[in-house]
Amino acid sequence: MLSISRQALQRLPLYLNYLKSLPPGTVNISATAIAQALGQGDVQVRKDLAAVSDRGRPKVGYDTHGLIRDIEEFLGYDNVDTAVIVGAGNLGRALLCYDGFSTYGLDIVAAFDADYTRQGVLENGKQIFPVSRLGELCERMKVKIGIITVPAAAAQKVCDTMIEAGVLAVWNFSPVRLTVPAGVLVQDENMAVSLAVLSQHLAEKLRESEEDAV
Ligand SMILES: NC(=O)c1ccc[n+]([C@@H]2O[C@H](COP(=O)([O-])OP(=O)(O)OC[C@H]3O[C@@H](n4cnc5c(N)ncnc54)[C@H](O)[C@@H]3O)[C@@H](O)[C@H]2O)c1
Repeated sequence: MLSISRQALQRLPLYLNYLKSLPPGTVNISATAIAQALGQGDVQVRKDLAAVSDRGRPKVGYDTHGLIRDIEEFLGYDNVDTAVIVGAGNLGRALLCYDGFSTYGLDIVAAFDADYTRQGVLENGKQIFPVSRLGELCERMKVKIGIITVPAAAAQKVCDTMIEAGVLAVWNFSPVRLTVPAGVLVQDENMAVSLAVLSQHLAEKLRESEEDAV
């Protein structure tokens, strides 16, 4: 297997979604067909798939189910990673209540919050603990992924506590650039970035239609 770039890694879930949406009788699929369906470059898709699967056969393509398995294995969807959330407010609770993460091999085992009125057990059985127990429970449950959904001012301290307790990857929803030691990965999630692209597109289209009207 070849090494894979971050961009290629981000494209793999798109391929996987497409492959899973194919009719059940689709025994084989070519990289070209995937590229066309997703509006991607043929060469790029071919290279991405070759990095994660050696099932490609000339003129036949890939065995569809085998390719799905190889991509899932590469992405780690076949073994479950446990995670915790800190900040059980609007966003934290929404993530905690979302069942779909299990498809991606992510199990959010618990949440933590500083506000005692937010603590307790949700309808789906997930528990929200006092944040004072964050370090102890992360260590005990050997949690390696931490999800941060606290206000900006609290994010760095929460991150430090997670890392002290053994967390190696942080999914950060707060609008803060976190400082972490080498070996810890921070993945920032920012809806503002996507919104900026949407509103830029909208502004352009409106400008064009105004110019056409003149
Ligand atoms: N990434 C995105 O696109 C995106 C979208 C929406 C919100 N956000 C961010 O997510 C965060 C949460 O937003 P929200 O709307 O859910 O806010 P919220 O106020 O509803 O929830 C925040 C929760 O964090 C808790 N909290 C505060 N300090 C804490 C601490 N030190 N330890 C533990 N818990 C603590 C609060 O008690 C509260 O329950 C904010 O930083 C917000 O900017 C990001």
